[in-house]
Amino acid sequence: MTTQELVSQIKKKKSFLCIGLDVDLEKIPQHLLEKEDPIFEFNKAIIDATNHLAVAYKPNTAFYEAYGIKGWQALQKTVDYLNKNYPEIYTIADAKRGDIGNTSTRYAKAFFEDLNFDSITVAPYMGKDSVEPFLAFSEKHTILLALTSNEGAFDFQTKKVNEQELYKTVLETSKTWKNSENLMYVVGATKAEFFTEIRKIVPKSFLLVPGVGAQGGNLQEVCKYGLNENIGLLINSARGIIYASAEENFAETAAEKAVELQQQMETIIAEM
Ligand SMILES: O=C(O)c1cc(=O)[nH]c(=O)n1[C@@H]1O[C@H](COP(=O)(O)O)[C@@H](O)[C@H]1O
Repeated sequence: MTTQELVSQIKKKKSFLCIGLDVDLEKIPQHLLEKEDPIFEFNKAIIDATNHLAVAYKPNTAFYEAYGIKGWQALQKTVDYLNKNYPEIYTIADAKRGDIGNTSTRYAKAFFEDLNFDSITVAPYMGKDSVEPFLAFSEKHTILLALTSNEGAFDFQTKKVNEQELYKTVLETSKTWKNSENLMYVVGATKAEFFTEIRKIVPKSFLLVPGVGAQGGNLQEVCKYGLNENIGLLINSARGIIYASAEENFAETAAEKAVELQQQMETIIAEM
């Protein structure tokens, strides 16, 4: 999907919500465990109930890999279901990959060609030749970890190397890579005070912002400093939406949580 198609969808739905599909069999409604593929049934119900409120879905692959072959099949079925039934929806494989070039090419093929995701999260630590194989795919986005939502972000990302914080070097250097127009960046919602600095370096890029909901990030704060003329933000919430209820009506309750965020987004867009 092109960036322009994503922007059009955001404007149409008045939403820049991304729902995290991080499925844990211990947290989903227990009646689903009787089904042949409980992970997929859970995702399908959440997607059917929330697709008009969200512009993107982000399964984190760890939650699927943890269940072996069945988990991987459920991931494939989920992305196929989205692509077939809701082709306007933007899909993100949260896989945090990145390796020597030769290996990154295989990761890129796995997620962009075989699974047919629109984008993948990638770690910048191994540098240019580990990221460019992902960038080589047109109409696909590579979402580079810039400043993550967790406490450990302060271990390396905010440390100065040659008098500049490492996350800033990641942003600046990545702009020089081939096909860098295919980049987006991860910035945690828990780091709202950093958005002004980040926007100075990447004013036009889309930022994937996890950490609203269960991790305590604040939507209004993030938007105050992070919005650009194309919105430029995808706000992700997983647990805060998908596990709002473990009762039979879990999908409706998830939709109620999604509406709360979407309505706040609609207000923010109207005030721009
Ligand atoms: O790349 C990510 O999406 C990500 C980056 C980051 O800095 N922090 C972060 O929480 N995430 C992911 O975003 C999701 C957050 O889920 P909730 O905290 O349940 O909303 C998880 O899948 C995390 O792995």
